[in-house]
Amino acid sequence: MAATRAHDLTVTEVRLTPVLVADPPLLNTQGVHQPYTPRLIVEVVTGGGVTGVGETYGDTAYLDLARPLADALPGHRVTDLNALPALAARVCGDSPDATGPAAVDAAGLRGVRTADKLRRSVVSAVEVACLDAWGKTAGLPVHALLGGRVRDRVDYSAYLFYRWAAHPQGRGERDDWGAALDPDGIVAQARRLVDLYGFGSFKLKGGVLPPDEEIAAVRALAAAFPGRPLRLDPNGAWSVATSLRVAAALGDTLEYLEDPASGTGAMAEVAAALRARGGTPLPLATNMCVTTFEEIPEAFTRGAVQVVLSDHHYWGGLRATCELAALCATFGVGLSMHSNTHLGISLAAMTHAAAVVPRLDHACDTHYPWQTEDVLTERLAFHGGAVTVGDAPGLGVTLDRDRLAALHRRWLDDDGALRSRDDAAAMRRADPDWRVPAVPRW
Ligand SMILES: O=C([O-])C(=O)C[C@H](O)[C@@H](O)C(=O)[O-]
Ligand SMILES: [Mg+2]
Repeated sequence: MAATRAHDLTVTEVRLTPVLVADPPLLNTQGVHQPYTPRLIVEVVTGGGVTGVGETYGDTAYLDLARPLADALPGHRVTDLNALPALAARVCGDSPDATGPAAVDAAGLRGVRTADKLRRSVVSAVEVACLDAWGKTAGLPVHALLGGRVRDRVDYSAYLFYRWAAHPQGRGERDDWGAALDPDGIVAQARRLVDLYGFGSFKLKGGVLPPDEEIAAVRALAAAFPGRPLRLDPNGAWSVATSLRVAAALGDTLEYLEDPASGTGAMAEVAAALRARGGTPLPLATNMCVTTFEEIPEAFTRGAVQVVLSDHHYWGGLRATCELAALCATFGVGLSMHSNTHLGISLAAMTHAAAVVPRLDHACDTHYPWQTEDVLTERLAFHGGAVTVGDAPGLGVTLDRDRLAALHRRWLDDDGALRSRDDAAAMRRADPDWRVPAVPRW
């Protein structure tokens, strides 16, 4: 009887804990990161007394969708994963923030913002928490529940940002990274990330400075780290003509160019012009114009992208990421992984997903080195730029309740200004006239 109860996989309780996490003043084309960014921690408790954890975007719109799903989940089993999307569609309703299929996320550079996509981001955290609880109950790692790992370590790349030394008006936490606003600053940042974590490849977040300055930074990286894979991502800030000019300048230096122009149409134009140049065209990657299954047919049939940067939050979870991987393989499109500001629960989830997809063509992105705070008892470690795929039950992470409570307290104490990420508002602290630049910016 006791053994049966211990294996009871019925959900008895779901806890949602929004937190605010310290974030450095990292620059992107829309502005600068806020001093604290919202994340949502989801805990699913089973009848067997096991708790599984998940993490997703924590902006108010996501939280509003997560609450009804959390209320509806008790009574379901953590193994009922195929039923989650339909349950979410039934109970969550549409977020007031998702204003239709054409609405674009103004804050997080996350591509189109539809009600379905926001729901998927919430479902992803619930799915991960269910898998964690199921794995802990069964004594199996999450990757085993997904069919088993095909690699023992997952490579991540160093995510380089133009940045200020401190947030405007002395807000937030201070770190000792200093400013990085030119090629020397970017190379110094890269060296420190390599020394600390052993990364073997680099991604520079672009769209911040005029393209020639970003070309110079990539060339400086190529000179400082010969032969290492490099990428540049201006988040759609360039025109087709500018994208082609940068591609000509850096064609033999980059492993791929990420979202040079905004939208599938412009990306398809860039890709077609690159093909017309002959030789091996520079691949285009995206985490902006292909972020939902609905966007795949047009982008793939037009050859607009050659690499999709999956993000299990957008796509609806770890199993949906495997479905995306199968579609990419079918169309000969490469796969890697996008990251936004996240904590260790998401890094663990990303690592389990990356461990099971048959083909993973490039080192994955991660913001994790920029996050000095976490809700885990032990941070995940990079060795040689990779996270080891562990065999501990579930995700293999342990929640630190004191840390969780402290970061939740910060969220409670906030007046609402930081509860939805707004990089343009953060930029206005330094430049009161700042508006999100119209696209194309250059
Ligand atoms: O690859 C990307 O496009 C991103 O990671 C989007 C993020 O929002 C990044 O630009 C950031 O956090 O500034
Ligand atoms: Mg990107």
